[in-house]
Amino acid sequence: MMRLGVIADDFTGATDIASFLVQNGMATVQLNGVPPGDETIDADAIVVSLKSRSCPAAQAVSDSLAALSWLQQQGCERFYFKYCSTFDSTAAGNIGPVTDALLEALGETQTVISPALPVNGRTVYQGYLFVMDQLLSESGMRHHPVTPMTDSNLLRLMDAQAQGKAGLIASSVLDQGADAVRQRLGELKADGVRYVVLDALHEQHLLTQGAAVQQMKLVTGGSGLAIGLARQLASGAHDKQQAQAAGAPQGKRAVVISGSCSTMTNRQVAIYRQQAPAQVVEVEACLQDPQAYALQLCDWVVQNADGELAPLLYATSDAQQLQQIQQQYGAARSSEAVEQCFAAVVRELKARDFRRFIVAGGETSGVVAQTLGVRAFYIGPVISPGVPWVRDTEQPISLALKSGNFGDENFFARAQTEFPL
Ligand SMILES: Nc1ncnc2c1ncn2[C@@H]1O[C@H](COP(=O)(O)OP(=O)(O)OP(=O)(O)O)[C@@H](O)[C@H]1O
Ligand SMILES: O=C(O)[C@@H](O)C(=O)CO
Repeated sequence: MMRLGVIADDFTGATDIASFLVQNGMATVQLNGVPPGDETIDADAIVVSLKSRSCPAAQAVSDSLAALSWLQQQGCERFYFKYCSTFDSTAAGNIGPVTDALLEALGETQTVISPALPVNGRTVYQGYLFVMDQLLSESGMRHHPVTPMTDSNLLRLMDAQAQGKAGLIASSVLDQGADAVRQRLGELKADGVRYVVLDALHEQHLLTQGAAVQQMKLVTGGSGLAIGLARQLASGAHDKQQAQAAGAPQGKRAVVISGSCSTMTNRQVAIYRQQAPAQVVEVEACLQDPQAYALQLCDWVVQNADGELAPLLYATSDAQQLQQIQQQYGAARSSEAVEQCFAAVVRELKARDFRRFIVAGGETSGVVAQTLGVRAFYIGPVISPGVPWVRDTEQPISLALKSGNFGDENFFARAQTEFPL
């Protein structure tokens, strides 16, 4: 069986794809960054999560190449560059430069671009990316604090970020099945097309994509293509229930941390505030006396941790508030201050025996997992599509790491009530 190596550009994105791989029959282990040693991982798929979505492009490239080379040493022969289903990227990259570097390192001249995840409302039609019924550039993503997306055309986005030529395989070809897609890939390759954007309107298109690209050394996309690819690569020998059991949540004391400003997280926070104790995290206080403020927030969490639902700390703001904050303190400075505050808070909460962390936002999740010293985890049962519970392989810590736009409105409460101790 072909071993799959996944390089994910953020934390919740990595957990998202790992969850779909497990659900579709591949035993999967997720690692936080490239491990320093040469331990051998026993799994059908290995997902390495990086923090390479919004860092400078050169760093994203070198981190991704280091992950590739480590995955090759692990015996992986197929590779998947996982980015966001909303194609989150800065003006200078990083999806284009990383894709180019991986192609070159693998000696390949073509790959696919497939961010679609229809179960979560991300579809691609004629190369345009939609979030539910809106174009990406007209969705809440246009106000993202770090990677605002103001263009929805994936071919144009690749043209702007990458070195080579972009082309399209439209949904009408996907409707004809995997052979038709494979043939079109060949024609586009002959025309020198390096990045082939794949339309997908529903899950059958993802299954067709998986069948058409199973021989490609490198594919790129959101987690949707992983459904199709895992169905092709999975051995079938692996017990899905058993694999998920290893990641079932444990640990009594829980906290909810929300650093995402997405439209969905704003709604989830608004609902949860009515159900559980909630405390806003003020940017100004984070900047003024970070250590003292973090301790104050921890004390509040501890005082409110004995109810039915875990206390919530949130920096989540709507687009208007966020714009105001960013004008006042600077976008990078304010988001860094919030991340550092959450880091200090979870460090202290771990010392005070908190064992379950429910976190909203990819960057925020990366910071939390890093601070908790989580190096690898088992993928557990699914709370919402793309968001499983996961459990540290070494410490008794459980995490639910939610991508900004994922989950239903009642996600924070469901993550607890549907998985009681
Ligand atoms: N009130 C705020 N003011 C300024 N920055 C904030 C505020 N709240 C959150 N942030 C920052 O915004 C960023 C949000 O990114 P994060 O990746 O955590 O969420 P997201 O982008 O919605 O999630 P995902 O990447 O999974 O889609 C973080 O760097 C966070 O620190
Ligand atoms: O693909 C997605 O939407 C998510 O897995 C993600 O990457 C958000 O950070």
